[in-house]
Amino acid sequence: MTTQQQASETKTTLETRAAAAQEVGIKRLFANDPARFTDFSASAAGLLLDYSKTAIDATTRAALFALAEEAEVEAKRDSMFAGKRINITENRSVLHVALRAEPADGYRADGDPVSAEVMDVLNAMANFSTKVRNGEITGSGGDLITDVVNIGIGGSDLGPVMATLALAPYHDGPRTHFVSNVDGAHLADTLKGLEPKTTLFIIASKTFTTIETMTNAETARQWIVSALGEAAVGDHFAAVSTALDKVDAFGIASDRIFGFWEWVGGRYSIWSAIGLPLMLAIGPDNFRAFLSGAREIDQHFKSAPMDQNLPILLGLVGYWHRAMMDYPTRAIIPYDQRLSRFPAYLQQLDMESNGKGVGLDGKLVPISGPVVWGEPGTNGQHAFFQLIHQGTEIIPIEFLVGARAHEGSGMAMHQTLLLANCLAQSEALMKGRSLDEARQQLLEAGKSADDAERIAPHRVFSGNRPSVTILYAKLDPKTLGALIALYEHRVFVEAQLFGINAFDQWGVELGKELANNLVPVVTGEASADDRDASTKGLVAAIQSLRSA
Ligand SMILES: O=P(O)(O)OC[C@H]1O[C@H](O)[C@H](O)[C@@H](O)[C@@H]1O
Repeated sequence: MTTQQQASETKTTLETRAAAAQEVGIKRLFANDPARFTDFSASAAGLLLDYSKTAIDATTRAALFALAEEAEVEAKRDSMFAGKRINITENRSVLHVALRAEPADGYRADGDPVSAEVMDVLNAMANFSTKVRNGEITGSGGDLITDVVNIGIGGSDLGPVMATLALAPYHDGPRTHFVSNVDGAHLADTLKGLEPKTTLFIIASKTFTTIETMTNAETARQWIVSALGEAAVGDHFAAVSTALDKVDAFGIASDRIFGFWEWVGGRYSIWSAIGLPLMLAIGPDNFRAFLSGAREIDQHFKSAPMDQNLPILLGLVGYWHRAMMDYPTRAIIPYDQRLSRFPAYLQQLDMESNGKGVGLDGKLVPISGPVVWGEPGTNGQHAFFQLIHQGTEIIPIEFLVGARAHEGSGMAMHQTLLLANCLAQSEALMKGRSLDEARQQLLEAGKSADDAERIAPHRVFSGNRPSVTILYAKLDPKTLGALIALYEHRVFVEAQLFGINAFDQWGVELGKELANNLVPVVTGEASADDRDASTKGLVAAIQSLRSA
């Protein structure tokens, strides 16, 4: 059979299975296979992935593996790990895995070993963090640094925000704050209650040109200068960037500049010096544990056979739901409050990687990544789970939950209720409630036959709604590292199946270009006459409101 014939057969099989899945549903799969949980789950690096509550059966899974073979997922994975320039539109390697590697892993960017420089930066971060945390490095007046303010946006913000919150139980350093929006409210509200003499700013920007970050950095600089004088700037700033020349121009001392490399994408950079605020909060040892969890997933992704390979399995599940079942979104629902910013983090990781319309061949692609959204459980149950259970749109859910809490036995009931609710939601989505069951329940509650008949249809749950559950022991640094790396590689797998480049982000450019042109229009220095009628009308309305 030729490659084309094989691909065509795989496509036909998957389409047939998708049609059957609409009919057969998920419930029936459990009835037919009592061992379904064992057959459709896999574990690695302390993570258990249960994908049995999806409509994927053995035939479908075999076809998905065939699809992965045809898309050369494993070969392309090996190219990424080998430092090949797979980011073809920016002609760059993609080597965020090198940031959490051990020297023996021997990663090379375009043939050049990278381990030494990675270790140098990691050690410089550890040295700096230790001295800030123990008071050897102080503010300009000798005061202990009690508050760190990270100024960055996108990949220079979302990862540190998410990870710092996720690892709150491990904080034993300065308090951390994050400013990202150019809206003055963000910096103003953050600085309220902070003391210039005990505050350290980290200016985090891969390019050191992002207007939000540079505007916030300049205002922060003025805040320090007006309180402590120009000479104090050096003691109250550090910087993280690849653009070391631009940082130098800002006036930050070289021993407070932590670099990273072009082969690290912004949304893949939490492992780099972008993670400095996290290291300041939890210390170098916990940060290294965080890195080790990610490395464990890297080693697993590189070597595990497809049917045990968590990133490949999760990628295939995602592709099945998006491309074959035609579900436009997926919801990330952590039953872990400290992962409350994980959905937002994954929005950038997933949607900025796979939200593309053009493939590697420069031609339009029929489909690409889903809309990613989510909020923690149990809160979601009191907000949008109505639609998830009874709406006309099917939304695959990805539950994340830890078996153990950080809180002691005095709060054991909290974790019990959290776990019970997480399990109940995925069971309810799968099993649903039939019309007969709804009617019977109403009769048993004392409703009249007429009322039961009238109300029952409103209380039916279709069931057969897919979810996966990722279970871990406890949300510690190693587990968080593994979880993030799992999702990074899942995005990679889906990108190969969509046939797109996951590592550029040209789609963020047009808005920025237009914004720069509109600045003088908003200030009134330039006319809006050549803009479209809507923009013109809005500018006029803004100006009249601003002058009221
Ligand atoms: O870190 P910076 O260079 O300031 O970039 C911050 C963000 O800017 C853009 O929005 C890019 O699309 C993001 O990928 C990046 O994380």
